Amino acid sequence: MTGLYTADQVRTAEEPVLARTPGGALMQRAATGLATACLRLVGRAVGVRVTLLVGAGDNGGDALWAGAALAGRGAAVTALLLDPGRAHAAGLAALRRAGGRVVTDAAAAGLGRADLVLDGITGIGGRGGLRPAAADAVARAVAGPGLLVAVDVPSGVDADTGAVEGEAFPAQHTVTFGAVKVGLVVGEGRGHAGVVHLVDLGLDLPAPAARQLTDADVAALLPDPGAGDDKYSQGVVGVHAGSATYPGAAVLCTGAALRTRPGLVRYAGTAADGVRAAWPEAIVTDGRPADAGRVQAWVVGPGGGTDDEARSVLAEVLATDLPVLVDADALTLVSREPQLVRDRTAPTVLTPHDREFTRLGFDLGADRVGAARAAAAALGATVLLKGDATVVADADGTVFVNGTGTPWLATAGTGDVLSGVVGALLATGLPAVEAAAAGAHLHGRAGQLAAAAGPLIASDVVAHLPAAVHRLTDRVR
Ligand SMILES: NC(=O)C1=CN([C@@H]2O[C@H](COP(=O)(O)OP(=O)(O)OC[C@H]3O[C@@H](n4cnc5c(N)ncnc54)[C@H](OP(=O)(O)O)[C@@H]3O)[C@@H](O)[C@H]2O)[C@@H](O)CC1
Ligand SMILES: Nc1ncnc2c1ncn2[C@@H]1O[C@H](COP(=O)(O)OP(=O)(O)O)[C@@H](O)[C@H]1O
Ligand SMILES: [K+]
Repeated sequence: MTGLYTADQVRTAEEPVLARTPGGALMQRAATGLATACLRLVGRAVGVRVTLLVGAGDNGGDALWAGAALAGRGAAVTALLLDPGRAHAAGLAALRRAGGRVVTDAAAAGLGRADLVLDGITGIGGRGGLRPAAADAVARAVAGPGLLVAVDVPSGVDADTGAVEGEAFPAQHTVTFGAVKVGLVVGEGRGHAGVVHLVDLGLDLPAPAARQLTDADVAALLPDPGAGDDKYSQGVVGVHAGSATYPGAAVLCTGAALRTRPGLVRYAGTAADGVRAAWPEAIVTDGRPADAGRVQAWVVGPGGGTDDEARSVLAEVLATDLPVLVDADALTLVSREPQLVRDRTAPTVLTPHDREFTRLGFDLGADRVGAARAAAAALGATVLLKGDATVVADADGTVFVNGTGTPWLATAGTGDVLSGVVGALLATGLPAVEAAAAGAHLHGRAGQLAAAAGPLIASDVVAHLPAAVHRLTDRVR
């Protein structure tokens, strides 16, 4: 599990270390880790052309000290000072001692032929988009050939939310200090951070603001069946989705549930013929949920319509004391009658994309974690807000940010697949927030595997779910 932290949490954790270590020691740890990461990325130091973009704060100090270390190893280092009077004095002196060049004119900073560019403009102290001089330097860096490495946080990205208001540094790698900041993995920040590398500063960190699951975490939540298991014991999921005219959502959702946890899946609804034809393993009825037989969790909504019959099915399912995943058309129904969810005591997982989220009556600004958390608290439910970094928030404030997936998942029907995956995990008895977070992780991995073979369609994601489960542990089952 990777903990995700806010800038304030990191500053607070730094205080006792700053108090008990000699001045500048923490920055030395950060800069040494940064220089080491850069050496690993470019492979050598001798002859490598490095340009440092240096702002007025300690983020610039990190860049200057790391630049000094690289210059000491034989790199040709140029520092571009964006606020010359306020550059970190000790870092600047160290760079000069190591033979680095210092310039104040972006045109003279060698960005057109740099091998490596270090963005030390702003870190956790940055506010808003980049100011004009910084934005100009970043544009020159982007136009040049250098590997773009952000120091702590890509400048222009809000470390807490991932919001980008204006220009920001589009890093290929971010070397971050002490803890991974929330804004590096969510919203526009995720796209600007590239690959995130963590330098351990030995901080005593509090409970994280949010979390990200690893493959190993998800594998631990999905134990293999044992000798004592039967088809019922791994959890039976019920699916109510699709329609006779549009059976696709039902077929995808049922298939995803089967491919995630193959014990038993029951389908109830008017797409029964289509589901029977596609998945002979499913137990199918064309009746209502109550006719389906016993289940441990329900998925309701994908392709199910919003008419009176759909409303009555949703109310029937939500009136049970079982975990229920509510998606797609059923979210529209919930937006009209939120008390259907608020009144429940059993867990409910809502899986909106952005438009469905706003239809539910919640504001969606650039702070996706904050928005999902507010919606979950207001509805007393688990909210899975889809996107390139899906956010899962629980009513108690627990948040997971998903780290898997691919933009190729932006294709029709992949949301129906996600519902089936999460529904199957809910039926195993996992807490709703864990089922949702693990389901998003698994769905993303299946998407990545499918995309490796070329542009994917939703059925490909279903087909790759077993391999995704298998790959979580890399063990042969
Ligand atoms: N504490 C420690 O010991 C350690 C700290 N560490 C490092 O310190 C970093 C935090 O340093 P920090 O607090 O000095 O703030 P920082 O991120 O450099 O930014 C502030 C400067 O940016 C400027 N600025 C703001 N917005 C801007 C914009 N949009 N566009 C352009 N400029 C903008 C702002 O200008 P001002 O508003 O003052 O005019 C101010 O000068 C942290 O991320 C980590 O790298 C590590 O070494 C570990 C040990
Ligand atoms: N740009 C993207 N990058 C990664 N994943 C994406 C992207 N766009 C969408 N997705 C994922 O694809 C799925 C789409 O779901 P949804 O919008 O409900 O589709 P549908 O309603 O067609 O089934 C979600 O899991 C979402 O997180
Ligand atoms: K930076």
